[in-house]
Amino acid sequence: MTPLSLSVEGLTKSFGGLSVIRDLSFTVPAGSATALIGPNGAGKSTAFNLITGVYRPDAGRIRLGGKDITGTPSRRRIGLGIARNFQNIRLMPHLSVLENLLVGQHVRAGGLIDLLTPYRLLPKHRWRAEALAALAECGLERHAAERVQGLPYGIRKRIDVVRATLSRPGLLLLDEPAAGLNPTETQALHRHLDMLRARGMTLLIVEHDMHFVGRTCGHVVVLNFGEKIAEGSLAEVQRDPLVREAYLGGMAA
Ligand SMILES: Nc1ncnc2c1ncn2[C@@H]1O[C@H](COP(=O)(O)OP(=O)(O)OP(=O)(O)O)[C@@H](O)[C@H]1O
Repeated sequence: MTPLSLSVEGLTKSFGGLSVIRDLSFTVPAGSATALIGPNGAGKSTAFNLITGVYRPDAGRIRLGGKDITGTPSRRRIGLGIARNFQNIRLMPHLSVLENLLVGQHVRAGGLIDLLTPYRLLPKHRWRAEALAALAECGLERHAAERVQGLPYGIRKRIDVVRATLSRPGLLLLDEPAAGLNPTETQALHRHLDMLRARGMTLLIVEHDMHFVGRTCGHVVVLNFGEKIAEGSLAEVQRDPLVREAYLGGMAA
């Protein structure tokens, strides 16, 4: 895996008359872990949806590893090296962990074409081996055959992260990965993300837990009402009067 940089320049998006992202510019250096934070409704999820191609911006450019991907369809961005998880876990509870990972690989491999291809011609054994290796890398292989619905929430969240990494992305977007985790599960997630960075992934993380952000992310971008109001280390942005005002003291250390 080669870590990919991301830069957004002058990104702007409105829904009807509502301006949600306004002239947003920031850079996520290759190999970094950068946090995108801000109060509820600041525009963080919309920024993720613009970066992943779910929405088209009204103005501005998005560059991945220096390549302009502003007009690239969402599906093709996965092939270029972007992957994401979602705020709400998107695993199928009645399937096993391994089956969930294999379903994700199926979808990436082409869906309909795959359904029409004789089963025996597909490199299923390779997908299975890759999925098991990805689980083993982060110490989750013992859960491979277990049904998702019986697993603790923290394990399910990390399996959702594993699912997102199977395409070997150079840039991984994580939406609130630590939400709902207990301290032990949070520690396990820290180690998991450290390992992903060591393997060559750039991380862009939306997260409300500032202890988590401080431990994981060297750089922080703060949004409020769709605009960037500060960026720097967590300590720097926590000292910023605009940030303190935006959070009404809620995140101040
Ligand atoms: N598809 C949409 N149509 C209309 N308005 C939208 C749409 N998506 C988001 N919004 C509005 O844009 C604003 C920003 O929403 P967004 O979900 O991006 O914020 P957020 O920072 O991710 O919030 P949270 O921390 O609560 O998840 C909100 O006012 C929201 O209601």
